[in-house]
This record gives sequence, structure tokens and C-alpha cells, in this order.
Amino acid sequence: MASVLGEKERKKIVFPSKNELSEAMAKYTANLSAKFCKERGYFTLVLSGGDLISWLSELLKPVYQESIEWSKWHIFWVDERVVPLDHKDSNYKLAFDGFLSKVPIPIANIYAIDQDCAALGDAKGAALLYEECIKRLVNRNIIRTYKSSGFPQFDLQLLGMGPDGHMASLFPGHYQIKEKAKLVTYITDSPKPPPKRITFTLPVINCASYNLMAVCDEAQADAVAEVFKDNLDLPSAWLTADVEAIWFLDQAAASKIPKGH
Ligand SMILES: O=C1O[C@H](COP(=O)(O)O)[C@@H](O)[C@H](O)[C@H]1O
Repeated sequence: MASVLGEKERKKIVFPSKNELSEAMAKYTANLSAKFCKERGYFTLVLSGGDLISWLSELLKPVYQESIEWSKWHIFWVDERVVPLDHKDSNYKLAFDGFLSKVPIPIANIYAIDQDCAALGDAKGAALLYEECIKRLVNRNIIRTYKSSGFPQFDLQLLGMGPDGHMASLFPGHYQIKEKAKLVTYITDSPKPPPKRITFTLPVINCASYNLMAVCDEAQADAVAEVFKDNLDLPSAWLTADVEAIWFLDQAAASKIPKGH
């Protein structure tokens, strides 16, 4: 089976538990924040939903609260459920309640999906407007572009994977994974509720400088093993990055990876 990584190996670190994973993810994020804030005065961070947000709470510790240049952070979502922003299924609400409301990132630097489209359940409109929002920030040089392609290049994306191998809202067997031209697309029949979502496309996801995929628990072990066997039916197996794509796993999630992978 072809590997999307060519000769390179898929990078992974296996941690004894979620606690160590969460500490390492905070360190990784803080180091990249320092690097990009110094180099260009901004740090563009893309979040996903799911379990990942609770693991970000490590960044709320005083050592990070005091050292991170929060005013330079710009926050995006790799995918979002098209529900009102105060709905329990909203990835924005999850991140806001669990993390963003507790750190001094300027509210203007937090790019949620369009409120009206979210309230109306208009997935197509939400995707179009999020793509326009990204393009505006590219024009303002807040988001870099990837080499000559013109695709936006985020500094770091923190990603998660579902037990079916989906990442962002790119699901196995759904055509969105094949989108090559758009930056943001949408789905109205997501196999995981809620059905209406928007998502970055694979070219945008893979243009990021750094992609950290964090996966814990035994329920994900089969999908993790398939990814490490390069089963490209799983959207997560397509993950690459410009500089580094790395998998942070706890022991349970890594338990079925075949030897030698
Ligand atoms: O629905 C979603 O699921 C994935 C995976 O979530 P997890 O709880 O299994 O880690 C998440 O990355 C995505 O952002 C979210 O919309």
C-alpha cells in the first residue's frame, strides 16, 4: 500500500498516560508559540473539538499563563459543527468554556464560524464565509501562505481522531477528503452527530507547518493501528505537514500498532 509519507516514517511518541501526553502537548505548543511570536509576531493555532480540549488545560498552569505571549495568538478551528455557538455540540463553545475564556487572547483574534449561518444551520454558507475569513487574514499577513501554492499555512494544528479514523470532519467513505481546490468544505450527513459541519480540506490541513495528532484510549487503538499500517481508507492516514506531523498517543491507543511501525 502506498504511503503518503514516501520514505519518511510516521512520527509518534507514546506516553504512559493522558497526563504525560497533556504535559508534552503544552510544552510543544508553548515552544512553537515562542518560536513563531519571535519570528513573525503572530502564532496561528488551529484547534479541533473532542477530547483534545480537556488535555489543553495544562496550558492554564502559571508557568504558561505567565510566559506565553497570548496577545499574539490567533485561533481557528479545523472543523466546526454548524450549530449555534452556545450549543453543547459547538467546538467553539467547548474550546471557549474549557480553555479560551481562561487565557488573555484578544477576542478579536478568535475566529469562530459565522454566527448567523450557525444559528440557521447553513453549512454551505458557513464554509464559504470561513474560507473568506481565512483569505482576508492571508491578505493581512496574519496567516502565511504555503510556498508557491497560495494555500494558507497555519503554524500549528492540534488534531484529534475518531474511532472510525476521521480527522477534522473528513470521514471515511465521504467525498470531502478528495477536495483539492477549496480551503473549507462542508458535510450535511456526518456519520457522527451533529450531521452539519464545516471542515478544512486536506490540502489546508497538510500545509500546516506543524500538525500534532493527539489520541488516547483503547477505543481508538484499531484505528491507530490501521493508520500506522498506512490504510488510506482512514482520512487520518493522509496526515502530513510541511515541517513535522507527529502523533502523541497514550499506551492504550498505541497498543495495537504492529511491531516495526
Ligand atoms: O467530531 C469530532 O471528532 C474529532 C475526534 O474527536 P475525539 O473526541 O474522538 O477526539 C475531533 O477531532 C473533531 O474536531 C470533532 O468535530
